[in-house]
Amino acid sequence: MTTIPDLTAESTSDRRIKSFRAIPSPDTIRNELPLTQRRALAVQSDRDQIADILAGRDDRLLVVVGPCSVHDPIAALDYARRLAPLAVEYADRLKIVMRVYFEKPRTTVGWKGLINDPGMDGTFDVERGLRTARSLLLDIIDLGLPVGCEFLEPTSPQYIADAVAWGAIGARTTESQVHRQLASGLSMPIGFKNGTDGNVQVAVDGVKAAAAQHVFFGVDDFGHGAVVETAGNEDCHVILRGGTTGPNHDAASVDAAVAALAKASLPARVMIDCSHANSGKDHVRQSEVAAEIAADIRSTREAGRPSQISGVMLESFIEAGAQSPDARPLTYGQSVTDKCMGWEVSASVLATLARS
Ligand SMILES: O=C[C@H](O)[C@H](O)COP(=O)(O)O
Ligand SMILES: C=C(OP(=O)(O)O)C(=O)O
Repeated sequence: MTTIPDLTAESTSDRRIKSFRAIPSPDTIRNELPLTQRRALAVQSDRDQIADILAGRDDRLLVVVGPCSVHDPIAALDYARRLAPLAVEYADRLKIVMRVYFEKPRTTVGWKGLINDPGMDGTFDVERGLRTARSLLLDIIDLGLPVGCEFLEPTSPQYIADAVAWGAIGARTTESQVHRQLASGLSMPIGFKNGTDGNVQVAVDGVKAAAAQHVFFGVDDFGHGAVVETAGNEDCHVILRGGTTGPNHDAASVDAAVAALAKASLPARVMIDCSHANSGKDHVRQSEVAAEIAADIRSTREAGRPSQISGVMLESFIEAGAQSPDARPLTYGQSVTDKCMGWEVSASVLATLARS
C-alpha cells in the first residue's frame, strides 16, 4: 500500500533545505573592520585609474595578478609584500592589481573559496570567512596595492566591495542576468569573461547589459530583503580567457572580439587572461602566452597604433603549480585550485610586460 504524505501548506516549502544560519549584516561587518577615509581615497583613485586605462585615456597596461584563490591569508599577504614593490617600480607602465579571489565558481563541485569554507574542512564558517576576507583586503590596501575579486554570490559584495578596485564576472556566470544586474550596481570597473565554450558574444552582451540601469531583488546593508535600483556601470570590459575550442589570445581572436564590441557601440578594447583555456591550465605555458601578448603590444605600439589590449590577467603565487585542497600538510604558498606561476617566473613576466 502506498502511503500518501500529509502535505500541509507549511510542509510543501523548504523540503530540501537542511538549515538556515543567520550571519551578521554587511553594515555590522563593515563597521567592525572599517575601510577608513585614507583607504577609501586609495580605492577610489585606483578605480579611476583602472577606468582610464580601460577607456584608453591612460596608455598603461592593467595587470591583474595573484593566486587563483586565496586559502591562507598569511601566504596571500606574503605574496602581496613581494608584489607591492614591483607595482611601484613599474607604475609608469603597468597598473598592477592583486588578484584576491575569495569565491570560486566550480564546473561541478569542489571547494568554493575562503568565504564559503575558510577551514577547507566542510564546516562552512561563512561568518569567519567574511571577516577574514575583509581583513585581508584592508591589509593588502595598506601595502599600497589595489585588489581585484571575482563576484559570485549576489549578496557577498556588500561585505567587501567598498575595498575592491576591480572586479570580474567569471566564465560560468557571464551569461547570468543576476550577475549582469549585480555588475550594473558595483562601484568599480568589472571584466566579463567569455563563456567556457569560447563564446565572446555573451561577454559583450554582459558588458552591454551591465551598462544599463536595473531593478532587481537584493539585500540592503542591514540584511533586509530589498528592491535594488542601479545606475548602470559604464566601466565594464571583456576578458578573453579561451574556451573548449582553444585559446583566443591571438591577434585574429582579439580583432574579432574588438569588432563585436564596436558593433555593440562599446569601447573596442579587451583584457587577456593568460591562464585558464588560453594556457590549457598549464602554468608553464602561461608565461609564454604573456610573452606573446607583450610582443604583440610592443609591435603595435612601434607601428604607432594604440593597442587593443588594455589589460592582462595572470595566475601567480609563491610556489609554482597546485595542490589538492585536501592535502595535509598543505604546501605553503601554493594554489589549491588552478595551477599558478611561481614567484620568480611571475616577477620576470611582469618585467617583460613592463618592457612592452
Ligand atoms: O579558476 C578556477 C577554476 O578554473 C574554476 O573555478 C573552475 O574550476 P573547476 O573546473 O576545477 O571546478
Ligand atoms: C574562475 C576563473 O576563471 P574563469 O571564469 O575564466 O574560468 C578565475 O579567474 O578564477
